[in-house]
Amino acid sequence: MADAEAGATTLSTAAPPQLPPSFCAFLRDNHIDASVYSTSRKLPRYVRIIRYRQRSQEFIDSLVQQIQADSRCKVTRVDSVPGFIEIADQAVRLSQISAYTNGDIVGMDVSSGIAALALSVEPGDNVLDLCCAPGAKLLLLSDLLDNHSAAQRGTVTGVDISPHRAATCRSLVKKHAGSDKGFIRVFVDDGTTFDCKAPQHGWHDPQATQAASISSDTALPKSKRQRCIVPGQPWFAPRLLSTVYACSGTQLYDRVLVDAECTHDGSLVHVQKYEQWGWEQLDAQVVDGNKSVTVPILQSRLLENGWRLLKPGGVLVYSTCSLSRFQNEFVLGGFLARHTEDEAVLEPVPLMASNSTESDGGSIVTSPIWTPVDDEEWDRAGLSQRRSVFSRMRHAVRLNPLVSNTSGMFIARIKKLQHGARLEESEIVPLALPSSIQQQA
Ligand SMILES: C[S@@+](CC[C@H](N)C(=O)[O-])C[C@H]1O[C@@H](n2cnc3c(N)ncnc32)[C@H](O)[C@@H]1O
Repeated sequence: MADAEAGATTLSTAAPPQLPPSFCAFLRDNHIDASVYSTSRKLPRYVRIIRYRQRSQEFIDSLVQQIQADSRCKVTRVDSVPGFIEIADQAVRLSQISAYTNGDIVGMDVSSGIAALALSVEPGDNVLDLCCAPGAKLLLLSDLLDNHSAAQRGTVTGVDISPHRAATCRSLVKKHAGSDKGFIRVFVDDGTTFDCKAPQHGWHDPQATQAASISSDTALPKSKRQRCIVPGQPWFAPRLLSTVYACSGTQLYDRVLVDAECTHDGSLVHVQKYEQWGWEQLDAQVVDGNKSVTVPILQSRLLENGWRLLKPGGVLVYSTCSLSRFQNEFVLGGFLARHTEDEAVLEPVPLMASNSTESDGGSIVTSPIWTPVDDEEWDRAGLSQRRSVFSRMRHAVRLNPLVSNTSGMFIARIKKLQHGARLEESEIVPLALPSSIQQQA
């Protein structure tokens, strides 16, 4: 692993005064432009139309008018990202909008929408969402399959390690997914080791049903048994049942989303909330526990396991809502260093046209990935031998709030050409970690 020094020369350290010193130090270590936090209050609020593809133009036009009337500010559709609406004033509460209370829209930043839509899910796909909770992207992915007959629909499998967050995801699915939710399942499990394959013949395949009835017959406590498969309902597999379901699928997934656990520093509105919640809680999320090191390692393992569960010819999207190069380019770089061009190739992120750096009037403006600016920086970062890996990354995009007018996000779309060799856990590491923090580790 290289010893990457932050190339502080190009970095703005003009953090808004309210940010605590520990967080500013994290920003410096992670090479994040602190001035981004001065934009947080200017960002709009975005919402997504539930089951957008099934809605008529008339319905959508009247929805926009209704949201405008309820929010009393400018409301527009996001032309380049289907199903998304921009509400100019971020302070608008969703609870004051009838379309939200009626269940026609959900709150979702357009950057998250771009990440989920980057999978290009098609009817019939078996989709895996390896860090699924609280479920905004899983719900969107489910919507993409929902207007097809059960035989053609495909399936969505969500996994999250946090039981209470997975339960929130399940509630979201129950509330908003269409009438037949039986093609969606949510596991409480560790995404770095999760091993349940997709069902062979759609959701109600005999093997899967048999596995479910086995789990009903076991001597599990009643509370656990009640959570077994109910036709037409989302599956919910607490950790105890995951091993039972493990035998229920036989094939690899067509699409895998690794919206990895991260330090959420790119979610500016979220960071801003700590002003009320207390900055010490932000430390717990971002700084404590040596997260600058542990999180990129976790992300590398999630990415690797998602890749293992993807079929050749399939597509994986790796995304984070962090702006740290250690959680983005260096995790992706470590992955590309382990997988040759014969196995893994990055593709352009859909909806982002030519990774535009200037708005053409309706599209979201993206920023290029981080790369060393000159020979000196390549050397200082210890990455001179890795130039080819960085050149393979050029289709990945950053959404930098300073120019995208969205929350911060990193998105890479990777096509799997073939399986590679099996890897030891010790090999699954990012390209580099913050050197100062490495010394403390
Ligand atoms: C960025 S959030 C995912 C957001 C989600 N994709 C959405 O759109 O609502 C990351 C999630 O990863 C989960 N997580 C953390 N470590 C994990 C692990 N080892 N396996 C699976 N999930 C994990 C966290 O509980 C958290 O819910």
